[in-house]
Amino acid sequence: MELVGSAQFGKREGEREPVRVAASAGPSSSKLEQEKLSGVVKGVHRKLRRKYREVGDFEKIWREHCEDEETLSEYALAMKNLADHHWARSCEGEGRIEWCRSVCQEYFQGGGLKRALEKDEKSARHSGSATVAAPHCQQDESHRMNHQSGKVRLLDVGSCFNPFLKFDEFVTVGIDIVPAVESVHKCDFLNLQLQPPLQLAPDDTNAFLLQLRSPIDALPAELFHVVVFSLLLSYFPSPYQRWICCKKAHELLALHGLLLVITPDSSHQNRHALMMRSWRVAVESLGFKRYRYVKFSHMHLMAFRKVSLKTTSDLVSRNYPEMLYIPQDFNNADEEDYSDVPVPVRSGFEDDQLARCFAELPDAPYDSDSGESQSSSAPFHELDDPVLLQS
Ligand SMILES: C[S@@+](CC[C@H](N)C(=O)[O-])C[C@H]1O[C@@H](n2cnc3c(N)ncnc32)[C@H](O)[C@@H]1O
Repeated sequence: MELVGSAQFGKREGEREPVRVAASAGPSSSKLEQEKLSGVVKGVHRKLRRKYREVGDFEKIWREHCEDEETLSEYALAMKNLADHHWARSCEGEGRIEWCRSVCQEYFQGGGLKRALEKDEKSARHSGSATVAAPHCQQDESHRMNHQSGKVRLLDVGSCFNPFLKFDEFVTVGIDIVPAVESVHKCDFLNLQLQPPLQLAPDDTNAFLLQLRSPIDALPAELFHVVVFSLLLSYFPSPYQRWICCKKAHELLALHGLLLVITPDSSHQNRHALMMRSWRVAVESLGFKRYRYVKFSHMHLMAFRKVSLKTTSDLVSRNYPEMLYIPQDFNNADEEDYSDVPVPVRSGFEDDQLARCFAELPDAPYDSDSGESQSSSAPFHELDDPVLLQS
């Protein structure tokens, strides 16, 4: 697949002028610019969804999308401009990256992993389950993940402008179908091939990551401590594509690694709580357990721990992929404005699934491990929101 090459780093001959931010722009023209840029991004999402509704074949429309260099490079430039000139001033825009960082610090360096393993062990003893590793194995695992190299190996999928590169505690690999900066590797995560796990010492594994070059077509399984999907999953028009991504993340993570999922929501606090519960059930079915959940004013932020190496084999037949829905999947009108979206129409099967989630889960945003609502205790609160995430 031929993707945009130099186009993402500058304008090529015959190329459309990208939307730019005027350096001397005052507050109102800056707002206008921001709306224009977010319009470019939303327009791409809308076009994909419209095509998916019309054609139905997500593989075909994805292939065509990845060949549409002009649209892709315009999107990448718009995202980069938003990040460089607008989100830097917005707490929520920057806040999602800081949230990811703080969850990783707490988990890997602050004893979160150790506490989570102790809890797994306690609940396994309580339920008489034999699926959780023996206590001494878990402690070994916690020790191994905490101390093996000092650096956390992080894969940022749909990285665009590589926001994690600036943090020293990570060995960061940013991948994107259209990188907006040179440090991000070209890669279509949907078509990434999985190889057998590396059998290397931690330092050698880090060295392996640092020598990776574009394009990346394959990666060894169980390679990363963290996989980040920041504003990635809602890009895809089909729930099945979101499912493929979560399944790949599970394969790429080491046992007890973290999957961080951030997804936009322009509506108020609990409007899409049902949707988020549905996502939780779907992701957990792959062998994850939710670790943290926070709602910013315009996005949901979730951390899942990989708690088992294997996933069950008949997952697709149980309709879990469909549970990774977003409101726009059900809305034929010009969407992305979540606030006017009617409640999604669900099948009887989904109603059953969701009824079961309701029976199993508490009402408030909930942390699987602490058993507490996270909405008030988290260090992050509702903050300013970038235009991309607003209606
Ligand atoms: C809304 S942007 C999010 C950028 C960044 N993660 C952030 O939080 O600001 C979504 C990004 O996902 C990328 N993307 C979409 N599908 C992808 C795929 N299959 N593989 C890799 N990247 C993908 C897009 O090119 C785009 O840069």
